[in-house]
Amino acid sequence: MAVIIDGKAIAKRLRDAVAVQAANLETKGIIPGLAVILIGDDPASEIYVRNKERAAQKAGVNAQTIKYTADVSEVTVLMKIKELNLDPKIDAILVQSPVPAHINEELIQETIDPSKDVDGFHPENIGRLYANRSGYYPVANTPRGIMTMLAHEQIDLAGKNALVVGRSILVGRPMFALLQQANATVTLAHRYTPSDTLMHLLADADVVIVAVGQAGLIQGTSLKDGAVVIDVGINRLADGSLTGDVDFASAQEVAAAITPVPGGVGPMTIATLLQTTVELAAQHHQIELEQAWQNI
Ligand SMILES: Nc1nc(=O)c2c([nH]1)NC[C@@H]1CN(c3ccc(C(=O)N[C@@H](CCC(=O)O)C(=O)O)cc3)C=[N+]21
Ligand SMILES: [Mg+2]
Repeated sequence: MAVIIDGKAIAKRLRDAVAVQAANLETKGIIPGLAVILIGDDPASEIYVRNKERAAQKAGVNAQTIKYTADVSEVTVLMKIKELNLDPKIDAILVQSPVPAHINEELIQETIDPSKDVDGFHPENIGRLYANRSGYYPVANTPRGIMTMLAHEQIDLAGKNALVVGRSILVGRPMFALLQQANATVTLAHRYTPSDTLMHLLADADVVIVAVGQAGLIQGTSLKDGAVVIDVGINRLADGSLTGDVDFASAQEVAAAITPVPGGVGPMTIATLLQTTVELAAQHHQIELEQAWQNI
């Protein structure tokens, strides 16, 4: 039976470390500021914003949510972002994805100051990530949180076959970049990957990261014996409960380690968002975070 990776517990450790760093910054008169822009009423985004507000407050991060109805104009949102770019109290800006169809999400992402781009979606930051550039820049929080989880579980990636399923800007593509940086051999599968190809890739994958949004997509019988399975899916079932993209019961029989949904990747995303916010605040004030995130 697989080890269940306790994302909730690892996220708690990370949030405690964030609180220590935020308290350090506060002695220098700095309170990390996070602005979240939420447009419309996507249920997954609402869970995220609710959990984030609670976690930010506890960690000493000053979070504010700016809500717009789904019919808000693009220019209104762009003006708000430009205002936040200039606001010295704001270190981090996040625009919840998805945004309504009449709003150009690429333009939104490119309007956020790269030094306040807490999601790491600005092309400048994505370019740095893909080019393995040195120096500090923000990286998308879900894949970064997954790397923190894997490190906590002492899962060595060098030379391993890693399979990422789903190629979103939120998860799949930055995940690909981080895994190859950790010296895994990485394959990126997506909606055009034929199902028999996916089966072959799964049979050979030591680490599987699934971020598609389709309950039951991956069954235990498709996994390599002893695989590490990271489930990023958030699917709401008819009874209101949440489930991932992996059939947990059958996967647990085959995998060496697996993340649950809820209580796996989701809490890590939120803790990592706060981690990145504190890092951006330190950057803005030219402060080195000493021994920042050891022993998470
Ligand atoms: N710009 C942007 N950045 C994001 O990172 C982003 C986004 N937009 N849009 C929406 C998705 C979704 N997302 C979640 C993160 C954590 C939970 C989370 O806390 N999940 C709990 C659920 C707890 C519960 O409700 O039971 C868990 O998995 O345990 C959920 C959803 C971030 N996203
Ligand atoms: Mg996809």
